[in-house]
Amino acid sequence: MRRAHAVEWVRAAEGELMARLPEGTLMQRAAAGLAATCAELLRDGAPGRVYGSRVLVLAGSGDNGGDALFAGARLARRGARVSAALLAPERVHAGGLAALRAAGGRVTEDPAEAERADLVLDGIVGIGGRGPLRDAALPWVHAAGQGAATVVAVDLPSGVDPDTGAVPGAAVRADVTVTFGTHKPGLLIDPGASYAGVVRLVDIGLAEVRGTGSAPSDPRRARGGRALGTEPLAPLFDGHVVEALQQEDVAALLPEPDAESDKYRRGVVGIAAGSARYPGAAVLAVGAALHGGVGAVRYAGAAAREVVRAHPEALVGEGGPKDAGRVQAWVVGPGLSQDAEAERAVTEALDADVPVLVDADGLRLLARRGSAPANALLTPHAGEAVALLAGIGVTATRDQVEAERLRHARALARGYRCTVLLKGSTTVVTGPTGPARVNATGTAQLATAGSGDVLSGLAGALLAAGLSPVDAGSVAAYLHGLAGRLSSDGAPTTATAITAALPEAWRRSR
Ligand SMILES: NC(=O)C1=CN([C@@H]2O[C@H](COP(=O)(O)OP(=O)(O)OC[C@H]3O[C@@H](n4cnc5c(N)ncnc54)[C@H](OP(=O)(O)O)[C@@H]3O)[C@@H](O)[C@H]2O)[C@@H](O)CC1
Ligand SMILES: Nc1ncnc2c1ncn2[C@@H]1O[C@H](COP(=O)(O)OP(=O)(O)O)[C@@H](O)[C@H]1O
Ligand SMILES: [K+]
Repeated sequence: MRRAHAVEWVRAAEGELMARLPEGTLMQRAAAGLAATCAELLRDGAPGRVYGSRVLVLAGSGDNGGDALFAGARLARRGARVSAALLAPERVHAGGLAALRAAGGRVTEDPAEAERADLVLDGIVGIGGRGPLRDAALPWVHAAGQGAATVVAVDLPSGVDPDTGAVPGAAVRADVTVTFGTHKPGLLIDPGASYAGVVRLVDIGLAEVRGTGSAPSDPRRARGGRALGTEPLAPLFDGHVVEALQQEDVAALLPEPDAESDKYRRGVVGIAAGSARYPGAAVLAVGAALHGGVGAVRYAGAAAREVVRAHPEALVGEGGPKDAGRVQAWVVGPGLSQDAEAERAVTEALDADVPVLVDADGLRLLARRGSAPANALLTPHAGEAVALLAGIGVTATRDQVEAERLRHARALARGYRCTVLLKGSTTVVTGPTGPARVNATGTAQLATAGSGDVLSGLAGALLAAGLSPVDAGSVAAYLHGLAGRLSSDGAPTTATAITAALPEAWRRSR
C-alpha cells in the first residue's frame, strides 16, 4: 500500500524525530537522498555524468530551499557546476547557502541559466507552501520549462497544495519528485499528481519515531515536545489520510474460487440498468460484471433482450429488482433514464437489503432523496457529484469538485453516510471516516462513452463477491484503469475494448 500523510502529521512526526537527533540530521538525510537521485538522473540522462554538469538550485525561503542547497553542495563536491537562485535572499537557509558556497557553488540572478541547465532543483517551497507560486519564482520556473533540464521537485512540486493536490495557480512541472519520509496527499491526487512526474520516496527515519502510541496522531502534543516513550510507535502509519492500492494489495483482495465454490457461493450480482432508449449501458455493465469474479449475473429491466443477445450467460428478466430473484449486491442506474419506472428500480434496489452500487441516473434520483443506505457505493463523476452535493445542501461547481476531489468526495460520504467513488483523472474512493483510496492506474483514454458503465458492472460484481464497498470500488478502479491502459496502448479505446481487456488486467494483478 502506498500511504500519504497530511502536513500536520508529518510535522508532528518530524518534530518528535528531530528532538532525538543532532540538529540538522533530518535535513542532511533528505539532502543526501535528493543528491543521490540527482546524480543518478545526470548519469542516466544528459550529460551522462555528474562532473561538469550544470545544476541550478531554485531556493525559496524555508527548509525546502535548505534541502535543495545542501543537495546542490553535495553535487558541487562531485564536480557539478552548481548555481543557486535565491528567491528571497534575506531569508534563505543560511547553512545551506554556506555549504553550497564552500563546495564551489555560486549565486545567480539570471533566469536564462534555467534554460541552459541540465538539471533544475525546485526548492522553492515544500510542505510549508500555501497558495499559488509567488511572482519572484515565475521567470525561473518559466525558463526551466523552456529548456531541456530535468526538473526535480524537492518534497513536492512548488505550487501544489500538499494536503489536497489543488493547484491554485502557477506550479512547477517536475519530471521527478523526491519526497521525504512519506508521500503527501497532493502527490497522489490530481491535479497535483500530474505535476509530480515520477515520485521517489526517501526514507529519513520516520519509522524510528517512538512514542506513547497515541502520538504523533495528536500533533499539538507532539509539537509541545512531550517526553518520548520507549515502545515502537506501532500505529505510526495509521495516521495516513490517503492510500493507493499496489498490485500486491489488489492480489490479496481479488476473489478467487476455491475447490468448494459453486456459482451461488461465488456471489450473484444484479444489474438494473439500461432502458429502451439506452440499452447499451445495460449490455456494458452486464458484460463487465461477467468478468468480475461472481458466479452469475442477473439483469432486471427493459433491455433484457439486448442483454441476452450480447451475453447469453446472463440471467435476464424484464421486471424490476424486486422480481429478479436473490442477489448479493445490486448495481442500479446506468442508462436507466429518470422516469417513474427508473425511480421504482432505484427504490427496489435500495430496499433489497444487500450492498448497492448507485450510478448515473440512479444518482440523480438519489440526490432528490438526500440519503443512501450505509452499505451503498455511489459512483458519481464530477457533474453527478455536483447534483449529489446539492441534494445535501452543498453548492459546488464541477470545477471546484475537480480542483479538490478529496474534500468533495469526503463531503459526499459524510453527507450520505456511505461510500463514495468519485470518478475522473484521479478516482477517489472514501467512506465517511478512514483513509481515502486513490487510484493510480487510470489513463485519460478511459474518458470514453460507456466506460463508467463498465466500472459499475465490475465494482458491483466485486461487491457481490463479498468485498466491502471501499475495497470493491478501489479494486474495480484499479482493474478498470489497467484494462483501459492495456486496451488503449497509446490509441483511443472503447468501453467494449476495456471490458475485453479485464481478464488480462485481472491476470496481471493476481
Ligand atoms: N520538518 C522537517 O523535519 C524536515 C523538513 N524538510 C524540508 O522542509 C520543508 C518544509 O520547510 P518549511 O517548514 O520551512 O516550509 P517550506 O516548504 O520551505 O515553505 C515555507 C516558506 O515558503 C514560503 N511560501 C509559502 N507559500 C509560498 C508560495 N506559494 N510561493 C512561494 N513561497 C511560499 C513561506 O513564506 P512566508 O509565507 O513566510 O512569507 C515560507 O518562508 C519540507 O517540505 C522539506 O523539504 C526536510 O529537510 C526533512 C526534515
Ligand atoms: N481524465 C481522465 N483520466 C483518467 N480516467 C478518466 C478521465 N476521465 C474519465 N475517466 C474515467 O473514465 C470513466 C468515465 O465514466 P463516466 O463519466 O461515468 O462515463 P460514462 O457515463 O460515459 O460511462 C470513469 O471511470 C472515470 O474515472
Ligand atoms: K519544492
